[in-house]
Amino acid sequence: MHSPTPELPRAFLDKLSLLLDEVQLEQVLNSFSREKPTTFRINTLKGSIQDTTAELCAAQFNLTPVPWLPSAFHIPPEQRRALTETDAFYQGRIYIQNLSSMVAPFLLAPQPGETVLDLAAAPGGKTLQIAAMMENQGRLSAVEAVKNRFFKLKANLDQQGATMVKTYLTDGRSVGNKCPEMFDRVLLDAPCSSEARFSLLDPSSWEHWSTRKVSEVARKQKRLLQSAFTSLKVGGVMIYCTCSFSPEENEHVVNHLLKKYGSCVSIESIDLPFSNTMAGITHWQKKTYDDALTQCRRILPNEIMDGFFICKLRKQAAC
Ligand SMILES: C[S@@+](CC[C@H](N)C(=O)[O-])C[C@H]1O[C@@H](n2cnc3c(N)ncnc32)[C@H](O)[C@@H]1O
Repeated sequence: MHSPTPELPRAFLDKLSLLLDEVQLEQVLNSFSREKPTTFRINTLKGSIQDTTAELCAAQFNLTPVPWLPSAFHIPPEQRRALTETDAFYQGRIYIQNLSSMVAPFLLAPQPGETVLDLAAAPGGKTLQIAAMMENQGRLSAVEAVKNRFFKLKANLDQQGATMVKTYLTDGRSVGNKCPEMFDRVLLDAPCSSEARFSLLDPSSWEHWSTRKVSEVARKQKRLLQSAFTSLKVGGVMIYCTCSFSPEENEHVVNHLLKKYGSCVSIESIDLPFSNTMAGITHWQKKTYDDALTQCRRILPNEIMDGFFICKLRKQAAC
């Protein structure tokens, strides 16, 4: 039996218990009340991994490396505050970011010299990771529609030395038609209900949630995904991800794209280097989705990672 969580909306808990088995449900509900270690990435645009880890170890931080991402580390939660007071933090040589957020750029695998789009970019954690992977070489466009978030994005890019990034304050839904088949790789880290970030320590994280909000944001996600797909070159790769558990924001959105573009789009299999995952579903509340949706993955939150949904798509032909 999982521990009672009466504060969370009943409709949310009901949906979650339809989606997950007992063990997974307990794990997810526990994650909402747990303080996680702080994960961060060393910004290789501003310093080497070796130098920055040596500096942090000398300052008595207990760094644990992330085996599948050489630039990522975590420290115990009680050291978080001290980390935000280091020179490395002020000088933009590290970036604090949940480990699940680092998975999307890792799977997108951008290369130096390519043309890449981040369609919903602020505050820029994933844009920065992509710029570092591209070694500031090539073209990286970052789009954000909300003004104050756009300026936060720009400030983060400046501070972290991501000089290659061109920023655009505009609605991502219009980008596909303005820039058709322009990008080798596209990331859509879509605006979502943020269910996987609920924290019982912070009621504001869930107090605006409703099934109506989920439906509203799902409509926007469909249009953003379509725009992202239109902007992708033939043969190009795209990552769609959210920090929501809801199938309405995940499988349903991707299924809509598959139905619209048929054989022009395919879902690629994903090899994740950790086991707290679950395959995408093909049935949800009287709806049936394409079998290919089983290639998507949910990252189930655990003692270190937040929850996430992730899908890798390829444009197979012009359409
Ligand atoms: C999940 S957050 C992105 C987080 C970011 N990728 C990161 O790693 O730091 C989604 C972002 O999409 C923005 N957004 C919402 N509607 C949008 C739209 N129509 N076009 C572009 N961005 C939008 C939100 O303001 C928000 O900053």
